[in-house]
Order: sequence, then structure tokens, then C-alpha cells
Amino acid sequence: MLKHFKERIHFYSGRIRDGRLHEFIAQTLWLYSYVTRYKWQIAAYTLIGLTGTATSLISSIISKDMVDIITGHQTGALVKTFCLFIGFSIGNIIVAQLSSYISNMISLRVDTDIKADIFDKMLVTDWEELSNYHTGDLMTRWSSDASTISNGVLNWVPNLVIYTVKFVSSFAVVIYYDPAFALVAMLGIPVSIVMSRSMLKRIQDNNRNAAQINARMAGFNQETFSNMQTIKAFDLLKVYSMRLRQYQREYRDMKTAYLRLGMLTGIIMSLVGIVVSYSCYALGIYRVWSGAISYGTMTLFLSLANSLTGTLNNLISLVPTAISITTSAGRLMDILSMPKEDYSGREEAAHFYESHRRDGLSVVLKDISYTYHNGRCVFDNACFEAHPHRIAAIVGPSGEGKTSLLRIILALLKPQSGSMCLQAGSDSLAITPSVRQLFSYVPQGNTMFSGTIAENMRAVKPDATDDEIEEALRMACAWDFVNACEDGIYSRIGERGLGFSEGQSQRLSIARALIRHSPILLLDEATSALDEDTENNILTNIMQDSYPRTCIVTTHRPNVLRICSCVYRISDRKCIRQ
Ligand SMILES: Nc1ncnc2c1ncn2[C@@H]1O[C@H](COP(=O)(O)OP(=O)(O)OP(=O)(O)O)[C@@H](O)[C@H]1O
Repeated sequence: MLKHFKERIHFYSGRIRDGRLHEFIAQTLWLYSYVTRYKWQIAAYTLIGLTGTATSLISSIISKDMVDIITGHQTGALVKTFCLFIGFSIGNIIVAQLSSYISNMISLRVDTDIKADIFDKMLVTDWEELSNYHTGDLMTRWSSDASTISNGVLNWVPNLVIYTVKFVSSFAVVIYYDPAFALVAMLGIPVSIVMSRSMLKRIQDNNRNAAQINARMAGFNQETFSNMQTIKAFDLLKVYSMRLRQYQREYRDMKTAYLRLGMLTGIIMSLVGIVVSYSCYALGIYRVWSGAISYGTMTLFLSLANSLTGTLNNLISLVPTAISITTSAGRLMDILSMPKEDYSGREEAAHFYESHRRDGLSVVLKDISYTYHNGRCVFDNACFEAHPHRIAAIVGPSGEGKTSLLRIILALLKPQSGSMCLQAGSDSLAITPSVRQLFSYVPQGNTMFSGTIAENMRAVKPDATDDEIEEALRMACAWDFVNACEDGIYSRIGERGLGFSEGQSQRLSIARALIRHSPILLLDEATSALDEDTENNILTNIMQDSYPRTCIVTTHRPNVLRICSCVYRISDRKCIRQ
């Protein structure tokens, strides 16, 4: 006994040392915050479950009385008891259906609420940290892990209460009528406990493996469907088809091993259940034969014996459920515990802009140094400036840091040292995520959303009129081809600009950036697919616009440089003004 106790202590202290118990506690505490948030829903859920338990228990007792009246063991009004029995049976059905409806409604609300909450938290997570995860992995965590959590938060505590009450009340009724019977009904408990203990570790491993394989599969599917053109162009159909099968095989193998174990456990548990049922039958028949109990009591025992074994198994199954919920909580906590962006200065930024709307804002970076998490240092004490009514160009060889500089200006990347601010006269405001509302950004690649052209424009300026949209499209040299479309600005754009050429999509992206009327416009090789004349016209339009806009472009094209007021070359981790 003492040896066993010492082993247990050693086991748990080992877990504390390797951090698993600590992790489990942290995950449980995290989940607890959701439990307290939905305490009323959880209470309603529990109450519904308890009502079901009470009605089914009362039905069993009434059915006992009815059998006893019929067999002459008990005197009483048969018709009244029969009516009660029918009434409770119907009540049982109604309570079951109603509780299923209400619990589904609550579950739906809590599920959408928790998902929206987690979604919002993911949106404000530090961009660089978040970009370490594949989007497929993020989507799996958000959809399936968040579902596991919402289900768990809503069901686990009520189920614990309901099953415990059900077990204890059934047990109390059995003990009241015949304590010996209660002992026999409990025969299966030791086996259930031993079986579930052996399953726990495997369930934990299975949960972890399944989550990893699902994430990989989601990533693979997402990349396959969004890169169909490349896959076909390289004639990779067979390769991708085989790759999918490989992932499926891994998933199947893992699932099969788990199912086999489940089947074995199921067989053993069922055999134990049969032994317990037959023992209960045998004891019941013997007690009726010896006159110790009535037929009615025997029917009551038999129905309660099944309910006791079932409820106990349900109670035991709450342990693996808890493991799967905490595993999901851990996977979401990985994301949610990452640093968050600080948006507390939004109002100050809006006010700063309002005060200097007429003259525009300059961008000033002083002695900034930035190294990516993987150790790649892109800037070391670099300086950069851009001013209203001017276009500042950033040039340099591929991979030198042009896009990284725009990400720094956008506060997507946070320099390890140096300062960066927006300046207007002698006023300045530090660049933080709160300031991002003052930027418009056209990144590399096609970034149009599926929907109409007007919807894309109104995504960044919801109150934009048709005339404003036309004006922005004209400025981006996109009006001619949009006007030529049958539905004009209400023409549909497919996923990632499908239906329009690369150059047309670039012009639509620029129009979308212009319509927002942000004081700072960032264009990352946004005119690379255009012919020189169109590129020239767009940049000249931006320069000649009366709106005081500070424009920063990255480019490899000499044509752009001729229009720009100043040029910075990125070289050797510095920005050198030319
Ligand atoms: N998310 C990232 N994590 C780690 N390193 C990165 C990341 N993004 C870019 N880098 C590295 O930073 C360097 C600068 O990349 P960046 O995209 O800024 O170059 P660029 O000058 O815009 O190139 P291009 O002209 O080809 O677009 C590259 O060497 C790249 O490997």
C-alpha cells in the first residue's frame, strides 16, 4: 500500500516536473473562464437533464407499482396507476424532446459565441507569430478545437452533475428495496475502471495525432484547391492524388488502431454487462421465488441495474472527454497566448489625423533594426522618410527587405530598436497597430475578394457612392475596362481576381486603396504587371491628386523612379537615400 502511494507521488511529481500537470491546470483554468461566462446556460442545461432523470426514475417506480397491483402484491387503484404510468411516459417523451430542442438552441448559441470570441482574439494576435502557423492548421484549431471546447464547456459540468445524481438516486432506490441487489448491480465497476484506465493514455495520444493529421490535411486541401492552376500546369495531378491518399492512409491507420482498441474494450464491457444483467436476473428470480421481493420490485431492479451500469460508464467516459477538451484548449491556448497587438491608441490616432488632415502626414523611421524570428537580420540602424504629395520609392535586389520595410511601417513587424512615427509639423505620433487605420496597402499578388467590384470598394469604405467608386477607378486607370463590362461596377470578380487579368486586378486593388482616402498609401510592386504608360498614368494621377497623400512604393522598374520624388535603395541592411 505504502509502496503504491510512493509510486503515485513519484508519478505526479514527475508530471509536475515535466510541466504536464501544470499545463493541465492552466488549460482547466482557461476553460473555467468560459464556464463562468456561460454559467446560466450551463445551469439551464443541468436543470433540463435533472428533470429527465427525475421523470424516468418516477416512471420506473410507477411501473413497479403497476406490476405489483396486476400480480396482486399490492392493493391500489390500477386505473389511476396506469394513467399515471402513461402520463409519466408521455411526460418523459415530451421532456426528452423539449430538452433536446432547448439544449441544441443553447449549444448553438454558445458554440457561435465561443468561436466568434476566439476568432476575434486570433485577429489581434501578433502577425509574425501567427504567420509561423499554416493557415490550414489555424483553421482546424479555430473550427474543430473551438467546437470541442464549446461542446465541452456546455456539456461536461452538467453531465457530471446529471450522471452523478442519476447514479446516486438509482443506487439509493435499489438500496432502499434490497441492499444485496445493489451489490450485484455494482459487479461491473472494477472492470469498467480498469478498462478506462488503459484507454486513457491511448485516447490522449489519439487526440494529439488526430489533431496533427487533420491540420496537415486541411493545409494540404487548402493549398491544392487554391493552386489548381499550378498543379495542372505542372501535370502534378497524380502526385497530388497520391499525396492525398498518403495522408488518408496515415489517418486511417491511426483511426483503425484506435477503433480496434475501442472494439476490444466494447466487447469486454458488454460481456461484463451481460454477466451483471444475468446475475441481476438470477438474483431477482431467486428473490421473487423466495418471496423476498415482488414482481414489480424485480422489474424496477432490472431497469435500474441497466441504468446504473450505463450511468457509471457515462461517468467514466467523462474522463477521456475532459482529456480531449483540455487537449483542444491547449491547442487554442498556443495561439491565444501569443502576444496581442495593442489597439488602445485608435482614438488618439484618429484625432491626430483630424488635426492634420489638411497638410497630410509624414512617415519617419529612425535607426530601426529588425531581425525575423528565424534570425534573418533585414535592417540594422536604418532610416527612412516619406512626405505628403510625394512618392518615395524603395528599390533594391530581391530578398533585400523592401516588403519587410512596408511591414514595419504598417506595424505588422515590430523593430527591436529605433523609433518610427507619423509627423505633421512639430507634432508626432508613434506608429503602432492603432495607426494602421491611416494606411492603405496594396500588397504583392492578387488580393481582390470574391464579389462585385463595388463590394470590393465598399469593403474598405462602406458608404462609398457609385460616383466615388468611378472616380477611384478612373484614377487607377481601371474605369475603361470596368465600364466596358456589361454590369459595370456591379460586375463579379471570382476568387483571387478570377475573370480579370493580373494587370486589371492590380488596378482594381489600387482603386480600392485610393477610395479609402488614407493619408498614407503603400504600394508593394503594385504596378508590376502594367505596361509603362498605364503605370505612368496611375502614378501621375496619384501625384496630381489634391488630397495630401504620402505614397511609398517598392519597385524594380526604372520607369517608376522617374516619377518619384525620392528613392531609397536597400542595401546591406540600410536604407540609402539616392
Ligand atoms: N516571415 C518571414 N520570416 C522570416 N524571414 C523572412 C520572412 N519574410 C521575409 N523574410 C526574409 O527577409 C528577407 C527580406 O524579404 P522581403 O520580402 O522583405 O524582400 P524583398 O526585398 O521585398 O524581396 P522581393 O523584391 O523579392 O519582393 C528575405 O531574405 C526573406 O528570406
